[in-house]
Amino acid sequence: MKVFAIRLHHYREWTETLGYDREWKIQKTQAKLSFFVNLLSSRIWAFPLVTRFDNLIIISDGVSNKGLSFLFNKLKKYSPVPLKGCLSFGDTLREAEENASRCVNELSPQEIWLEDYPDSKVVAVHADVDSFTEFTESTSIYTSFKRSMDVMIELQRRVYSMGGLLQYLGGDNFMMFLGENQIKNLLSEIPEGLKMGIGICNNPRCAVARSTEALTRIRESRDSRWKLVDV
Ligand SMILES: Nc1nc2c(ncn2[C@@H]2O[C@H](COP(=O)(O)OP(=O)(O)OP(=O)(O)O)[C@@H](O)[C@H]2O)c(=O)[nH]1
Repeated sequence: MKVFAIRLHHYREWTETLGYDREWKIQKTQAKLSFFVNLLSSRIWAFPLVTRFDNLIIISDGVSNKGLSFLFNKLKKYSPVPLKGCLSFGDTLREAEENASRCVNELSPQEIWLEDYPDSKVVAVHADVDSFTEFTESTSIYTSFKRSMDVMIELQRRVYSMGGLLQYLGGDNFMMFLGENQIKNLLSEIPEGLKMGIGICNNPRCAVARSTEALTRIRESRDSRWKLVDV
């Protein structure tokens, strides 16, 4: 499985050049970078995990090296600091991102490292909390946000132990990526009040779209806590 890691070089040093009245500038910069990494990833059929904003993970199975090079070179224009980028491989996405992170540590600013690796099928799991709108209206905005963070911690713990990766999507939505051999394990213990749409495809954007389609099918029938779409 393939992951392209992008490091914003000396990001902390850049933040410190902004003075104390800087947090709003940092948040604005991170939102802009998140906008462009999502737009550019969609163009090459990849999917980004913005993680901590100063280091990005691009799910890259089924994505061409030409496409990753395009994304990296375009993204440079929107970063306040030089970038470093490395594509690596692993038996799990967690192993692939650990390898890509070690690789990017060794690169010079603006350097990109790409190699030819075999592609695996992409498995995306769109998890969503039941009746979150009702919960929000009967409690409060922040109480519902705290609930989504509690759910994220539980899902993160489980999918990480299976070698998978998770991104919070906003609202009560979470996207997980993991190996096909872990689907049964994940479904064996779906936390109460959650549903999971699973999408399988040959690239990340397609797999995510199918996972959202599967989630919609659950809402339409309400006859199961999970559904899978792979065509
Ligand atoms: N990122 C993302 N956010 C979504 C999506 N659909 C809904 N949301 C957000 O999630 C919040 C809750 O939406 P839903 O999950 O559809 O509402 P719900 O009340 O939980 O309804 P059910 O899930 O059908 O039980 C919305 O206010 C949006 O902020 C999606 O596909 N992706």
